[in-house]
Amino acid sequence: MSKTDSPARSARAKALTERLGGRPLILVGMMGAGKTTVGRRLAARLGRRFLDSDEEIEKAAQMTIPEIFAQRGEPEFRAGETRVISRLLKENDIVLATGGGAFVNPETRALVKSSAVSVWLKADLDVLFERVSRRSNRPLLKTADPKGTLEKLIADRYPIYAEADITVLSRDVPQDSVAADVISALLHHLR
Ligand SMILES: Nc1ncnc2c1ncn2[C@@H]1O[C@H](COP(=O)(O)OP(=O)(O)OP(=O)(O)O)[C@@H](O)[C@H]1O
Ligand SMILES: O=C(O)C1=C[C@@H](O)[C@@H](O)[C@H](O)C1
Ligand SMILES: [Mg+2]
Repeated sequence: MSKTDSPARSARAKALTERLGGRPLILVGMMGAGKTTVGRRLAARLGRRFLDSDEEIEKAAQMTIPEIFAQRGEPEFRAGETRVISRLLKENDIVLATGGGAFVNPETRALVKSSAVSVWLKADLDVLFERVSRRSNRPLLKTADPKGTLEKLIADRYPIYAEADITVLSRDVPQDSVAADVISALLHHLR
């Protein structure tokens, strides 16, 4: 039996499911932190449905995020993001990965705080930069100095992400191991 499906592990998932009582689990943090990839693994471990606000926005708008930014502008993207997240937060038993700017919006943050349990996936600049450099689908980083832009976003946003219920480090270890860290931290938080 693999480490992932050990009985002890599933007992932990079951205990967490009971303590959450259906409340949505929300992952917040910077682009590249692993919200989407770790979120999927977390949902699989907990037997929950996985949703991603970026994907839901793209579905609703029938456009990619870079297209929304280019054709409609960031304010309209943010308004759509708040609408989509408030709709998704009505669902029970979900793991929701949010876009990097979602929790920074005061309206979205208030909604998350009132109806979900939030997890900040925290990573440092070098880890984030290496990860986001693999793809060019982040409109906010299309600047002359993307690393400097990322650094500034980190400085502005980290105090806000710190308002999440718990913080888990997203290191360069297997994503499943980060998902296990999230479960441990949540069990401790909801003990
Ligand atoms: N623990 C990890 N170790 C190595 N690579 C990772 C890890 N977690 C995520 N990654 C990689 O980092 C990249 C970004 O991850 P992901 O798309 O999940 O981030 P995100 O937080 O959802 O970002 P965004 O806010 O832009 O949607 C992906 O290529 C993913 O495979
Ligand atoms: O950090 C951000 O503001 C963003 C992160 C992505 O997930 C997308 O939501 C979009 O590219 C904006
Ligand atoms: Mg994502």
